[in-house]
Amino acid sequence: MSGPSPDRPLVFKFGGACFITMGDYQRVARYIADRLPEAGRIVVVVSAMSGTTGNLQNAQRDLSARPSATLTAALLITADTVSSVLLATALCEIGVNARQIEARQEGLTASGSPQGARLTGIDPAPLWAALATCTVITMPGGQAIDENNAVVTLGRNSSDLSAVAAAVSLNAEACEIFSDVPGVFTADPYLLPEARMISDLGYATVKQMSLAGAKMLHPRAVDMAERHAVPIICRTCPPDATSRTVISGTASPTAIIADTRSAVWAFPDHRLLAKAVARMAEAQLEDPGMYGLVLDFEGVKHLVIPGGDPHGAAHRICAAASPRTDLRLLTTVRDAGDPESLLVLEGDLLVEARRRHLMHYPSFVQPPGGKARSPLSGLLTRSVAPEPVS
Ligand SMILES: Nc1ncnc2c1ncn2[C@@H]1O[C@H](COP(=O)(O)OP(=O)(O)O)[C@@H](O)[C@H]1O
Ligand SMILES: N[C@@H](CC(=O)OP(=O)(O)O)C(=O)O
Repeated sequence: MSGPSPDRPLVFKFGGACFITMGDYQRVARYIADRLPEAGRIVVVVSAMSGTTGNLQNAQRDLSARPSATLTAALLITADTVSSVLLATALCEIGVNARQIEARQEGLTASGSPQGARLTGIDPAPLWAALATCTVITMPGGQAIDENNAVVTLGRNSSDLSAVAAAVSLNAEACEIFSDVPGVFTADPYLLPEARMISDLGYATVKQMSLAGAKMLHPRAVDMAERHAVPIICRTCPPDATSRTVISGTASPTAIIADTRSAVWAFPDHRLLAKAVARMAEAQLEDPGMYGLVLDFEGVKHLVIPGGDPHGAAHRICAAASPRTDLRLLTTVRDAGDPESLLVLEGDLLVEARRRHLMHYPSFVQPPGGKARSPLSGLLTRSVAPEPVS
């Protein structure tokens, strides 16, 4: 291990999957404290507890089918902010000189839709100023300031983007992203337990995986990391953060992405499809997270939104088409060439994904356990009994 280098702080991001119970904030805090001697300074991007952002969004939709983007952003940012305050609290409690900062102190600027704004600038000065006063900064992920000085979100799951932006801003050696998987696998290990962990992976491949609906990394975060040659290190939530995938360079193993969340509409009328595609392109100017592709299924063209349509924008654009909730996107990201994407019936998705995975990776690997959601994810929307902390 090299000696402390205060000029190159470590940059960590803890995803929502790392925060299931209050004890997890203590575990993460202890891990951060243990790593502090490596650099003397750590910037930690923090996501909302698993499930919280979705719960807030559902609660708001109980009041309004189409809340404004401004109100949605104002609500959703609270979840990551709460989480970053809780982590700073846990750090201070064990004697770390930690400080929580808000979006206005992160140095990130953005424009476009307040619920999915485009990152336009990174100013390192505020982060360095904050680091001059403490050894660990916790900051809510997925937030920036727009031209009206309002706090906006960079879209769902965009904490990864904040983390890479912080790493770029501080000239960090790498951006370490912690979640509920030990690294990136050849398929989502919760869906295909036989998936294999990949130790080295190129930026282009992981970006194709994200664009095909694999949730583990935000595609714009991968883009930015590639442009600035910042390696992303994916590892599992503490305390077992030993194994990892390093994303850098160009290694491109085959991966299978079974997108259980994809949203699909059938467009038998080609003119309606052309209009919808044009409106998608316009919407993308405002919200870069709006991404869709056109695929055939049984001779009919379909518009597909990988990863689903959390804010309902594609539902509005496709209002004149027939939703196909029984179809899902299945993608093979390969060594060379474009990914191969097709639509399959939902009931066949896992069987077909497994068949394709087996063609590339014949042997069986031990499955991980089930995925967890925080019982505290309702903290902001309903009262919960305090949980004893171990
Ligand atoms: N190929 C893959 N390798 C690893 N994880 C994957 C893959 N595809 C999808 N995932 C999913 O990504 C999830 C982690 O991303 P995410 O849910 O955004 O976590 P976090 O909330 O910690 O950011 C895992 O729980 C897993 O289900
Ligand atoms: N509030 C964001 C936070 C985020 O990016 O979450 P995660 O890192 O857990 O995907 C969201 O869920 O949209």
